[in-house]
Amino acid sequence: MSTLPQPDHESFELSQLEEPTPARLLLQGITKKYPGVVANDGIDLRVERGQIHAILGENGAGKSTLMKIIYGAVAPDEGSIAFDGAPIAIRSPQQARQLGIAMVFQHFNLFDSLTVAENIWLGQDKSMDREMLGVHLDEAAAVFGLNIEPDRPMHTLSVGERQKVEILRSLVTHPKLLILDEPTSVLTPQAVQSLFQVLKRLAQSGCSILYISHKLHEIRQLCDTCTVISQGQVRGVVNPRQESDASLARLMIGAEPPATPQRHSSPKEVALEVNALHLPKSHTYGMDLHNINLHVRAGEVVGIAGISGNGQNELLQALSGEDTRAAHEQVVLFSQAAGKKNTQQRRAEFDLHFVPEERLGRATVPSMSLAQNLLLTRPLSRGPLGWISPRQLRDKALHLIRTFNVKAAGSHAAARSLSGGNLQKFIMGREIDANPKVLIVAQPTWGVDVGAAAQIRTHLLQLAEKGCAVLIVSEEIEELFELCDRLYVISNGQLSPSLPRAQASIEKVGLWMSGLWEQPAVSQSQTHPEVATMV
Ligand SMILES: Nc1ncnc2c1ncn2[C@@H]1O[C@H](COP(=O)(O)OP(=O)(O)OP(=O)(O)O)[C@@H](O)[C@H]1O
Repeated sequence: MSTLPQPDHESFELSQLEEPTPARLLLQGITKKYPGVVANDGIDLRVERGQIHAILGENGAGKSTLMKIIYGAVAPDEGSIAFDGAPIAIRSPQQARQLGIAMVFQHFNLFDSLTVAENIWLGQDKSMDREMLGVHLDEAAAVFGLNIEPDRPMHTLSVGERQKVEILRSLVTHPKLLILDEPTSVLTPQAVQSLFQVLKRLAQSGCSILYISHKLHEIRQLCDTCTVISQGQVRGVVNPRQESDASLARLMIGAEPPATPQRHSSPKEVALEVNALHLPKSHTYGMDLHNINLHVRAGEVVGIAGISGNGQNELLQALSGEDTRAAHEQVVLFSQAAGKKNTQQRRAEFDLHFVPEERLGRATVPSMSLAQNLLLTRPLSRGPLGWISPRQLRDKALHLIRTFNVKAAGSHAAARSLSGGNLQKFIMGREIDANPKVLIVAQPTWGVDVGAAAQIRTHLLQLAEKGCAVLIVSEEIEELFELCDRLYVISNGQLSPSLPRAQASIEKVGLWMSGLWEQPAVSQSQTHPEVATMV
């Protein structure tokens, strides 16, 4: 017997009869409870044909859960769904796809060992053969302006490129309802604009779009209706173009996000230095690094801007110690050669902490609890026989949950049970709380709501005030501008000269992202050009 609630045919039929054109999607009273949390609490939602409808809400508000219910990946405890006027219980993603519903998930669902084309084919109705898929793929790639080789193995792709594969996978199905759960979190501004053009064209052809994002300017640019959710309940349905950031934030988090504090930078000794680093790519689709020179001083926040896939992964691996192929003196930490030291040694000897861009699988073990996930990077003290105290782990996890406002059932909650933004807050909290001397972060505010993003930025600036050297790799230029004292730009495996924030503009950084920077004049301040400004 089905455990799903049965749709209430009578009330749906009555309400639909009154409508000349039924809604594409109508949800009534959707409720989903997990142990200790009501993720959706009686949600009503109406999406018209050809409408681009935003879903906005704080981290853990219940947005992804609701989308998974529509896609048949999660069964609701209560409530009913009507699609194109017909009441229906969507019991599986396969059934959803047959109805014409496609979904781009926040956490990628891709197989690392398969190619791009194989991954896309796996998600399709098997009546579409590989050849047809190739044609659709080329079509969609051309429309979207994606140039990802279909034969590339997934593990060679950056997160930005993976995001594009997820989007492409949905577009090839020509859906009637397309659900996008934070699709632009790791796309460049240019890729976002191409995506928006595609989405607007799709909507004009009658496809309805449900669009989840924390980026208010994107919602305003793309959507004319926005349902705001908080703590599993609908707080309002508004036209986002008629709302200010402050009024949307008030609906969503009950307050306006704090402004990022002003900081007076007082950089000290060089903490991290990379000298003439050349590294050949480690796999066919990687990027060779050419003559990379960079440095970050204690107390400084330095950013690396660039379109993903231009060598960021390779550079981050060489800096964090995941890749130890560099010569010893090519990576220097506090004046000591460290290129051959691995991640653990760099953490233990130099207090270097690293937040990679993949939250699940690399920054955390999805099946392990939050408390256990602390052990990945935090050397919590052990007893005389080497035992780790579960109480100490639990207390530390609870401390992070409280300090960083992580919405989780407790320290025992598995990492994969957290909403995307809450997991990001936990990971950032784990590394910031370690009080590192060097912190290297990829995409620090990926998927977090406006309030949490402001909180994370404030913590990063406070760390720098305490003397930490902070290096941020991000595709979000605005974020880099807000946080950083200096910027580098990475393009095609090469790093630009250092650019003080005061001399940076969006246009200049955009130009540099294509590799078009002027070569600096050779001078005594060649490796540390800002020294001249400091003295
Ligand atoms: N499989 C699960 N097991 C236990 N709890 C879960 C599970 N999935 C979601 N939750 C909980 O349900 C709540 C809503 O999560 P959901 O992922 O829907 O939030 P969200 O609004 O999408 O957040 P974010 O903006 O961070 O992605 C959270 O408290 C989350 O921890």
